[in-house]
Amino acid sequence: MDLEFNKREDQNRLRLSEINRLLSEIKKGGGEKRLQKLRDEGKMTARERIEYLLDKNSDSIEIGAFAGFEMYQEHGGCPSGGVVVVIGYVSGRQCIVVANDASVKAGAWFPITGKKNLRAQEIAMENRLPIIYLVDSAGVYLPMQDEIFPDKEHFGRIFRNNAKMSSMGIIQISAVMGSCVAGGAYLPIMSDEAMIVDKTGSIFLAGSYLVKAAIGESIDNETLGGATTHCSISGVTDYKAKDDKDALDRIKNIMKSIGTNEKAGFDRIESFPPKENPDNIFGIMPASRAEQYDTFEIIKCLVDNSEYEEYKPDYGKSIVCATARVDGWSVGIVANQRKLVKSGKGEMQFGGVIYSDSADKATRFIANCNQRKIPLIFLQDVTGFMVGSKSEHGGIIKDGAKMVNAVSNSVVPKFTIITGNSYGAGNYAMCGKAYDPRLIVAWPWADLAVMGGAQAAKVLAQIQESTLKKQGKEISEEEHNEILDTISKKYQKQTEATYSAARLWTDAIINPTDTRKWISMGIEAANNAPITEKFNLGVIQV
Ligand SMILES: CC(C)=CC(=O)SCCNC(=O)CCNC(=O)[C@H](O)C(C)(C)COP(=O)(O)OP(=O)(O)OC[C@H]1O[C@@H](n2cnc3c(N)ncnc32)[C@H](O)[C@@H]1OP(=O)(O)O
Repeated sequence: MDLEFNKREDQNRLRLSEINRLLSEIKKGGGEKRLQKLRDEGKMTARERIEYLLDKNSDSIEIGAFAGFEMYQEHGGCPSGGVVVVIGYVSGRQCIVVANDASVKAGAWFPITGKKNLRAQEIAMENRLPIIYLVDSAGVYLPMQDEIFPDKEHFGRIFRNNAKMSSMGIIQISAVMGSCVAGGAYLPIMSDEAMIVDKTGSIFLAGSYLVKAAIGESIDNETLGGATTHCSISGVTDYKAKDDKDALDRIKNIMKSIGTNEKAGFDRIESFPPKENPDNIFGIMPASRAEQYDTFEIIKCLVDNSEYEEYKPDYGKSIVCATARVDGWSVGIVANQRKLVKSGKGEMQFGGVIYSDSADKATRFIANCNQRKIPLIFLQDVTGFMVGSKSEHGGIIKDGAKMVNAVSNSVVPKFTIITGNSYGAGNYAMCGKAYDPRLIVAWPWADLAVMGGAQAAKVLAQIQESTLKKQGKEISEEEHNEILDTISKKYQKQTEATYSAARLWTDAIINPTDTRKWISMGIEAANNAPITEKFNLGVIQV
């Protein structure tokens, strides 16, 4: 390995260890004192519950660990959005687990908590995955009720989804393992089966204080809505569990008995590790997002035996299209080529930029994968579509539109890995969050924004200067530099992988060596949902 490789490796590993450091802080939830308070009450913490529930030594992937990162600071923060979501295996069955973290404001729902719960339900619906809710929540976070209560994508949508999922035949199991107040009371009870933990679990529309205030009745919370009340008097819950472990054991038993559904039928053969060591990704990826590298080197670290079949290798080279296998699954890869390439016409094309010929090729490849029922993997390292008169006159907009059309109308599952840049309309064409990837993850050094900070600063400075000129004012060099500096700094922060993950624009920031696991578990989940829609491109922009 050369000196440059080692330098890159050091820098990239540093980025990963910073992400891991942040993650270990995030996983402390509301802090050690609050976690201990839960244990003192005889409860397990959200993460302990999930660990106990999932099969030992089985794979799992966490969705939205960074949700809420550096948000709501004035409210004390909301680590992981106050809810832990994991895709894993219970009694050998793949499922998604949603556990409120009562160490964060008693599990109350911040706006990001709502978004994350909806994402978990979306994953369950798209993949027909059983969903398990471990409920311990104070309901809406009252100081922010206007941002979580009434809108279409707010709290109410959860119960609507509970009902829709039930009618779709998606298994929903709940355990009430703490407070379950007000609106939150419907979630477990709209599941197929609900158990409640004796003494620590409670469900009511209004707690004892509100009951006293509203109707003058004096009653304690346990008599009002504890386990005995709901298992013996109201019939709201189905089983009384003696403690958290007992409730989780019951869920394991339920999961043992469920039957299997019709599969989508994605092709899978024996899995082989890549011949190129995935650890090499750290030395291949440049430390700066502006530097070039050969995307094939990355693909070789991700696919079985490091083998792939390239589609149209001599055409539209700024996008690589190839079929390959990941953990035995047949996949179609659409990746931005990050090195300078020569087009068939002999012109040089920048790495990471989408040109008309590459958009055209990718569209056709995506259609082929749909035709053959092959899941699509997008490896995003894209700065955008080619700009300038030559490109515009060549019809880049219609070729880009064609690709967006194919991505949007794909009926095979799509998975997006942001390996480097994710800028502008390139994010859209390469299956950004708005294009329904079943899972979308970023490598630690990924950058995501409408454009780079330096470019945005220059554009905005020009706009401001021209406005001032119209008013007959001149802008000094000092003012000009100040504008550039302020905007660049703001963009730099907003571009970081943690910023997008905090807002759930991505599902996770992952160690690149876990990419194969994410893709494989993602396709296994997707295989539960037969493809019922026909692939139809509609009016295509020829
Ligand atoms: C969706 C619909 C239709 C309606 C709703 O959801 S309305 C929400 C109604 N919810 C409530 O009225 C619950 C209020 N909370 C409680 O009754 C209790 O907190 C509890 C029984 C859920 C848990 O009690 P516990 O002793 O375990 O915890 P606390 O010390 O009381 O709370 C810890 C921490 O969280 C803050 N907190 C609790 N609930 C909420 C909430 N709903 N909104 C905002 N903040 C909440 C509580 O103030 C405390 O904060 P600090 O640690 O900063 O003091």
